[in-house]
Amino acid sequence: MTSNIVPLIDCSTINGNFDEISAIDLNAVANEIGAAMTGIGMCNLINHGVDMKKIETIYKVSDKFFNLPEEKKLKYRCDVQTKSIHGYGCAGDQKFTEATELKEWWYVAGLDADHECKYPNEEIPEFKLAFDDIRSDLKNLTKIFLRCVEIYLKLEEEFLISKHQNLGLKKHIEMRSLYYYTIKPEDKIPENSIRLGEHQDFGTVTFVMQDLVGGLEVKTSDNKWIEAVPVKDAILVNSGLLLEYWTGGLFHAAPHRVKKLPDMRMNARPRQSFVYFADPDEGTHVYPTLPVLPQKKMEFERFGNRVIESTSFIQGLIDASTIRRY
Ligand SMILES: O=C(O)CCC(=O)C(=O)O
Ligand SMILES: [Fe+2]
Repeated sequence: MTSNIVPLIDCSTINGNFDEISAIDLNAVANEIGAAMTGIGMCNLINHGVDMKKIETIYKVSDKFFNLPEEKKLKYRCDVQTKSIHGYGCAGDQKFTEATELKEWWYVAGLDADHECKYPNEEIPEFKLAFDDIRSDLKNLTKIFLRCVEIYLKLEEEFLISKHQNLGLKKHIEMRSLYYYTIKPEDKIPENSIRLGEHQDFGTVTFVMQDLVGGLEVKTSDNKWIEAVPVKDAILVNSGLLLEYWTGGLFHAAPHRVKKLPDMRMNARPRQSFVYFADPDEGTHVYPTLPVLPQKKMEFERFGNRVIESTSFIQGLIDASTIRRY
């Protein structure tokens, strides 16, 4: 078995309803989470309380969607020009680097009134429900995680949680289902292509659920790419750039990517992942609440060491990775 560089953290003592978890149990896990996130910048949570059968259902409905004929999928293509990224995206719609990204996805973003019409209800009646069903589990885990960050960094209780009251109720992304489709040996794929280009996540925290196919890699502080080996039923946690800035650089936003698997036979089955993004409420002002780490000072200069408004910051990063096709 390949060893996994991403620390594994057992959450069985803290996996219930957030309001009923004991402070002692939270303290113990907060130390483990803090150590992992201030180190490599990722951890794998197991026994986290999120119902993985619901994730299986998301994979199933997604698989049905991504196997629809192209013209059907294109009916739901996201319309970046209206600043809503909700819906279907195909290869070329998003680029984090110069390489073409061989992936498709469905973003759930900006929960607003006209959303009902933006799901493939006609083709897959159970599609929207599958995403709606997972929301409360992931919101509960978000609160647990944020509380652990508050404890680890000795921040005032609710400092972060109070700024995440409206998870998902905003213009930007809430979650996405990714589909890394089959590549056959005879398929002509651009020389300069990857599954998902190197990037850091944008907001507070990301939860990644991946199937067992593999390919996700994390960049270490000495610029080496190491595989984040899939762990059955685990949730991989990533700090976003906002959390990194908020914590003076302590919670490291680890660069990551999904590579093409080295052997073509390994690309003969699709890879699926499901990602949940927790971001601050619109209008949240983010600034370093702890002394900025010396090695982050230069990097943070791009923010001018000033207060950032969370939603416009995230929207800017979304635009930068998706706007190029227009
Ligand atoms: O597909 C994956 O495993 C990673 C996805 C990811 O990094 C993202 O959507 O931001
Ligand atoms: Fe990511």
